[in-house]
Amino acid sequence: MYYRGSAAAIIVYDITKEESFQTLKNWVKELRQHGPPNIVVAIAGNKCDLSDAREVPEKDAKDYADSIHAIFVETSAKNAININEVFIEISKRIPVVDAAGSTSGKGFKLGRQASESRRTCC
Ligand SMILES: Nc1nc2c(ncn2[C@@H]2O[C@H](COP(=O)(O)OP(=O)(O)OP(=O)(O)O)[C@@H](O)[C@H]2O)c(=O)[nH]1
Repeated sequence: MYYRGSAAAIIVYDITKEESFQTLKNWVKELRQHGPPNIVVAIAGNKCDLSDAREVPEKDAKDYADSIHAIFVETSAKNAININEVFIEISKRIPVVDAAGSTSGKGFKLGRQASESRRTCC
């Protein structure tokens, strides 16, 4: 219920915990099976500030991300590394809304009401 209708999902694992990377793969399967068909998936390997305790090689994660056409980035929420970049990359892949305000014909334009003189204050 959390990702129904979502345009993008960021799945985060902990680079210092191999188990979290395996769990991430289950979330990818879940999204592919039950998520919106064109959902943009980003994989974030968090805690890159703790590279001394790394259990998941960056290349393995990058190769996996490439294999499922996902964005990949290593982040540190603690040190604010690559956090903005994830959102920027996602925004580049989400379809642009055209000048008419719609990508699928489902949009609508906001405008002034026909008669402002009807407004009353109480
Ligand atoms: N060093 C480091 N610690 C982090 C980073 N991000 C989160 N943490 C720490 O990791 C711990 C878990 O962070 P949470 O935000 O609770 O993440 P979570 O996924 O809910 O983790 P769990 O509660 O263990 O499931 C906290 O102690 C955070 O301070 C990071 O980028 N670097």
